[in-house]
Amino acid sequence: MTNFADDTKRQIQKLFYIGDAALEDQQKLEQLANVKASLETRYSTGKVCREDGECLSLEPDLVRIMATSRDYGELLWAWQGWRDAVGPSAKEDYKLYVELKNEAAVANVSDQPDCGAYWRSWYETDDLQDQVERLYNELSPLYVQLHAFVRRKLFNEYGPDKIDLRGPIPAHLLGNMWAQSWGNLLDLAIPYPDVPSIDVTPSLVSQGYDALRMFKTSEEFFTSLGLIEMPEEFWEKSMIEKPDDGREVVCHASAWDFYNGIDFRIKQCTDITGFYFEVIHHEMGHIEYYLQYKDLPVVYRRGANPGFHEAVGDVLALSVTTPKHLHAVGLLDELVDDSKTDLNYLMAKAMDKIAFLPFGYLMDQWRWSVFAGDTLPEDYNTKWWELRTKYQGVKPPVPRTANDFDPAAKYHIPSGVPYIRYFISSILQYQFHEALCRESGHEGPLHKCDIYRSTAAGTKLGDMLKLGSSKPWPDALEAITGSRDMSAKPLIQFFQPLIDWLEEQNRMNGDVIGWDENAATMAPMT
Ligand SMILES: CC(=O)N[C@@H](CC(=O)O)C(=O)NC[C@H](CC1(C(=O)N[C@@H](Cc2ccc(O)cc2)C(=O)O)CCCC1)C(=O)O
Ligand SMILES: [Zn+2]
Repeated sequence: MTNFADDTKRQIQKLFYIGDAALEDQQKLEQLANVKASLETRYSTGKVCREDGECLSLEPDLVRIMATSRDYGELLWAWQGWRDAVGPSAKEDYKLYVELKNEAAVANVSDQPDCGAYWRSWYETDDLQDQVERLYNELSPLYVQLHAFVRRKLFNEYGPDKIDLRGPIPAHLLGNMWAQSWGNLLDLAIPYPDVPSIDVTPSLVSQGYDALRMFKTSEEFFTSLGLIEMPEEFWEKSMIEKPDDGREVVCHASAWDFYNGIDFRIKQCTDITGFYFEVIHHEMGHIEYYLQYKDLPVVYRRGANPGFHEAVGDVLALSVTTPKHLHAVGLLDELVDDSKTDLNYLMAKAMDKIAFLPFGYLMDQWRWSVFAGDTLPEDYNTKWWELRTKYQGVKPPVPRTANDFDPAAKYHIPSGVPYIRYFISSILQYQFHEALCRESGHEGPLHKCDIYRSTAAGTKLGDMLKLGSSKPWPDALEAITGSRDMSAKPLIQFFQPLIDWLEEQNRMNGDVIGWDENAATMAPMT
């Protein structure tokens, strides 16, 4: 237990971080508030209109097209339309936002040189960029195997004049507006299509699940571990479905801590799909963290670091989405326990979790370089596509002009929500999963573990959550895993059977692994 003086010093240091409020100049504070509001409003009201005058929103309309269409032209229309609608007009706002956020960072007592440095300071280490780069380098061999395999499948689907088997993939073909998760292409990539699929959506619909029952099912997993149940106010005050009274709401899911020990809420527009079943676990993970640390001094009511907060719900979802668990709760009618089912399951997880890694990594690489002044406004878009091609192996399907501002097409950029936390969560959630599976007495491969009803695992997780940010995050990590360092090993171990299979498939197809980076710049960047 840290001594009283250290703890007081830690509390006071955290008290002094006052963020944007450090901007003494009242006029600048108002300017920042206005430019943030303008950026968020543009994104949340953005629409793309057809010739016949019908206008589509991002959610659910454009997201649904990106998820379900296999028409190259239609996907391009949605992809380009969204960027035209929310990109160019955001650029001036974003320039001002960067200047003011940097001034606020410098004004803070810790006089960080820029906003990116202030955001990194939450991880209490001076080598965060080195740590995440090391982790990315360990994981990119997995990503390039999946990328080559999916590129081959898209080649089969769209043909040689659309897909270059040695180059980056056109960014609008991955089943997602940002190519950040490829789960909607699972039917193209599934190793054994004849084996029953593990997509829970049909079962949720056929069994008449509504949003509330999905939430209650998720809560039951948390309480089966001995974790804290959702309070009465949570059920009264949360918004779990898009209102049908025409009220305009921000549908991007979110969890809220009102810092009063009794009011905790989720706001989301739930669809009855497997994707939203996982989102519910993700958001409820935030609420569980709030509940576990609600009696700490308010300055400690945060994640050990922001990546911890993002990992809680996802760790539980790793158990929930196993074929074994889905069968146990009646969401998978037959459980065929063989290597084909295993590979199908691992491919489904990889199309979400491995596909995400480069995107989770590059978002703040771009933003940190912008805040640091290494990327000037005239280079915003060029730098964005350099990173997108270098890390994700995707390219713009149509030439980008200096007028474009594609980063503004991703929620977290106009709303100023940091993103490296999701890359860090992608690593931590497998370290936690491995440790909790061991605690639950699981034996056998990591990807077959389900910690359901293990109060031993739940106690270990809960005890870590209770720490909030009262201790440096290596202490919290050690409390669960016994190690003080982030490690990519558990993630690699989880997916090993699939990596071996992908390497074999890519070899048999004679495919090039990786992409010729300058292939992307051949699209004139006028
Ligand atoms: C008051 C406040 O801001 N509260 C915070 C929580 C807190 O800080 O206490 C909060 O609610 N943030 C919203 C954000 C929403 C989501 C998101 O933005 N996800 C990322 C990355 C990702 C992608 C796939 C995935 O499986 C997991 C993550 C994306 O969609 O790109 C949307 C769907 C899932 C999570 C969230 O919950 O993290
Ligand atoms: Zn989250």
